[in-house]
Amino acid sequence: MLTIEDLSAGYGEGTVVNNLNLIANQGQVTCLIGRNGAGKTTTLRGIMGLIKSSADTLRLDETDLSKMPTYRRAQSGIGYVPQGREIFPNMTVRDNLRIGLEANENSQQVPDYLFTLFPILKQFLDRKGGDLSGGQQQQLAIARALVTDPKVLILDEPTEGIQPSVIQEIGEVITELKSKMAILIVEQYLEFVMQISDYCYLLENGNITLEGLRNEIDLEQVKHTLAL
Ligand SMILES: Nc1ncnc2c1ncn2[C@@H]1O[C@H](COP(=O)(O)OP(=O)(O)OP(=O)(O)O)[C@@H](O)[C@H]1O
Repeated sequence: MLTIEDLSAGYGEGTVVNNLNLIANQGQVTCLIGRNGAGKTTTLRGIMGLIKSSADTLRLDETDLSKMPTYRRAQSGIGYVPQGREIFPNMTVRDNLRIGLEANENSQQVPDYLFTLFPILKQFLDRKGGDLSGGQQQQLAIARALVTDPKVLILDEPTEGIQPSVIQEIGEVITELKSKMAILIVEQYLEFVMQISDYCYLLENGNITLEGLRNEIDLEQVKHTLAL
């Protein structure tokens, strides 16, 4: 379980995200929804320690992450798939996956189950990352984050720029993974959120303004905020 209390994060002198409280439970998909510029990516960068941030509590199960540098947060069990995927275009699929192993010294080998989840990666192991389609790159980025067997998987807009059939596949993978870990997803594609999430938080101008179970949240308010 990822527990966040009073997280603030920003750039330079200013804060973008203010006193954010969020829990991502094992066995659930938790979604942070918000329109462009709401502060979703900033929240995730704060959780990862990639930008200036502070929190009263930032805990993964019993481990306090709040004072750790980014690499230690990853080693402690966070798998992070950044916006834009950030795979290495000139490296093969195999080597991209091996890079993921370096986030955790206890992991020596890419687990086989990843190739059952993403058969296309097995087929393209020797292909360069940059030669994959956007959807295949997203699958590679997710697989790379999973090689270390994280306790929480964090995904930043996994549907961005991806065709509907692959979005569907990614949704199925996420649903399959949630029994093993907590999953936190940042999204603004509401249909996808409503398909896969268990619990939702709505972010507006760096503040959580609404939260609730997927089936109980006020969808009209969410749509209004997303300007849908
Ligand atoms: N590197 C940066 N330096 C300064 N300000 C930034 C930086 N990155 C983002 N911001 C600002 O922080 C605010 C929130 O941006 P953020 O990327 O977190 O939003 P978002 O909800 O993820 O939006 P999007 O869906 O467009 O990715 C915006 O006003 C943005 O201009």
